[in-house]
Amino acid sequence: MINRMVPVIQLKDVDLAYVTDHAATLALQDMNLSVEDGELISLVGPSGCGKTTLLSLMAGLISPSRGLVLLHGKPVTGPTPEVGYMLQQDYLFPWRSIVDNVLLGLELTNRLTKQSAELAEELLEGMGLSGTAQLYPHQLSGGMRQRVALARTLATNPDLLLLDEPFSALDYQTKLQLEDLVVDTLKQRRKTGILVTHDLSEAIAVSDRVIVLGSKPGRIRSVFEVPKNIREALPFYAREEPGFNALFHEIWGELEASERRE
Ligand SMILES: Nc1ncnc2c1ncn2[C@@H]1O[C@H](COP(=O)(O)OP(=O)(O)OP(=O)(O)O)[C@@H](O)[C@H]1O
Repeated sequence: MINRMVPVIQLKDVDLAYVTDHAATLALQDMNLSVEDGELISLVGPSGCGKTTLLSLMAGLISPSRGLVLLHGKPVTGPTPEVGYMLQQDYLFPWRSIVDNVLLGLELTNRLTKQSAELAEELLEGMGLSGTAQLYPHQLSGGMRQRVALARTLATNPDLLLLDEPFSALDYQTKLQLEDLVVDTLKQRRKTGILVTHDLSEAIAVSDRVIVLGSKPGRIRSVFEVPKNIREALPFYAREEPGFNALFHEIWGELEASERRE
């Protein structure tokens, strides 16, 4: 049973150093972050500031060198079905049908049941992909494949979705459509999401909060709350809301300052 009062994910005084035989890189220093149930936040910042490293910590793929990463108040000890990961590339298996790709996570965690195929059909329908279950990835467009990847991520019913630039390989129109779909789906299912993006307008349009990271070592520089009117609009319309441009320029200034100080 999820306690909705406890943050979904929390980082407390986290450092992360990558150590090899020849060198050590302090990728993150003194990270403190708390993300509440149902929140969608974006991480933005210069290349190398540790965005992907942060997601890897939350996914349990790496462990902090110092500090704690807590999922629902408990230390993350490794990958768990409670956390879903969606990447820039869809990584669909070309030899598996669309429905079998959607069911992959359930299969790998031994959770396939008689109802799973029905669940996959429902998810595909929700993604506007009715009738594609028996097709193969090469028969779908890039945007459709990314929707399948989202359905696959949701099939295991994670509480937290880590979204590492999932829209960046798409053409502009498809990207806007998919942003709307992802935000709508996450809000309706009351999922918590963390988006890494290089597109500041996307970050503002999609999120409740935008976290600006600085680099060398990676750390939080500032946190911007997105005003209610922008938050409540779907991303496509959020960009036309009053206050959007002013917030864009404010965060842009912060990003430029962060890059100048490198
Ligand atoms: N496996 C690794 N071994 C050693 N150093 C690493 C490793 N992965 C990342 N780093 C270093 O850690 C720092 C943070 O990298 P990370 O990929 O998390 O940044 P990022 O903000 O996601 O970058 P980008 O926006 O370019 O994707 C960088 O200095 C990078 O070179």
